[in-house]
Amino acid sequence: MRITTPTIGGRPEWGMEIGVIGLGRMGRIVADRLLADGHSVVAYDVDPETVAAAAEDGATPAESIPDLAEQLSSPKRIWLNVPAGDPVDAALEELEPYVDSDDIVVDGGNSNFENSIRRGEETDATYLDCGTSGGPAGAELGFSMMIGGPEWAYEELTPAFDAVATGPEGHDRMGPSGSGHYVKMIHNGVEYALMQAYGEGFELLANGRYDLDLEAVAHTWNNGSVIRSWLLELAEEAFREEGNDLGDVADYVAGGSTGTWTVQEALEQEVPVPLIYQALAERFASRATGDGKGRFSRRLANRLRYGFGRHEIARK
Ligand SMILES: NC(=O)C1=CN([C@@H]2O[C@H](COP(=O)(O)OP(=O)(O)OC[C@H]3O[C@@H](n4cnc5c(N)ncnc54)[C@H](O)[C@@H]3O)[C@@H](O)[C@H]2O)C=CC1
Ligand SMILES: O=C(CO)[C@H](O)[C@H](O)COP(=O)(O)O
Repeated sequence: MRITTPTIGGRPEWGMEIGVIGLGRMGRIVADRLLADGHSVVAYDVDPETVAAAAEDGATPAESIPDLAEQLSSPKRIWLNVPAGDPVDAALEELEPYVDSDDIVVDGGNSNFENSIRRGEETDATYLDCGTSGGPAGAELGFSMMIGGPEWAYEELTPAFDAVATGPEGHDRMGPSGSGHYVKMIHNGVEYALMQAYGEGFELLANGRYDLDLEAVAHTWNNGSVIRSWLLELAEEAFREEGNDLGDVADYVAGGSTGTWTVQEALEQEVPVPLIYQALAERFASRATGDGKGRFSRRLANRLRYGFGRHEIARK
């Protein structure tokens, strides 16, 4: 799909010019949805193939972060979609000579909220932490986005958030710096617990007294039941694609950082979160045993992470 933005002297006729750094599963969707809404995008990733692919679809390629910053006119608007942790600090360090407080940097990844507060204080740019939910399915539907940081910057970028989210209802400013990633961290804790609950129910059904078609159970539940949801639709898809016994999907659940931070925060705030903790503990236990046979609930969680995030499925 090539998107042609109407231009006046090389600049978009309307819309913003945004630098997108990190063009993986999430960043590519950010870039494509901005382009489709008439914004212009300067795109960079450490992997040149992803930059070439984004350029095919209408983005202006950059060879490095300094090159991206130099191609953007001021005030600059830059959206990071790199893995949480060191890559965010590395990108910010490279941007630092090119930004000041009129410029806005958005971190769309799953960063720890305390790191986001620190980064907001350290960078010369104005910083927005943007918790993003929806995964690769967001290419079609748009994302749900939870944003923290200065109000003026959130308002300034609202047209871009409208384009990348499901629409104006798909994003909101949660509060000051850090609050966007804080809300997304707890969203992920809830995600772990929901997967655990579905997993336990299907494990009991799989080992229970009737010989059930689990795809059919999930399908029936997804039609009007109290527990219908997107995760349950993904469970239905998992049984359809892997078989009712989940085939060779292993009892090994990867990931865990956002759930760990949720539990740490709950301990600090003295709020009991036994379901979220139990779901996290099940993940750790899956890695400790690692015999690949193990519990049905953990095998379903492994397969659901592929469904919502295209995270690699561990197989036996
Ligand atoms: N996959 C998912 O469903 C979701 C992911 N997230 C978060 O979004 C962020 C990005 O995730 P994905 O797109 O899934 O990861 P990904 O691994 O698919 O893409 C990351 C991209 O960043 C590039 N990259 C790494 N370091 C870089 C650097 N220093 N400069 C430029 N590019 C760099 C990589 O080459 C890669 O193309 C992560 O923080 C992730 O936790 C958030 C919500 C959902
Ligand atoms: O944020 C997400 C979904 O909302 C990502 O898919 C994240 O990777 C999920 O967390 P984990 O990797 O710990 O399962």
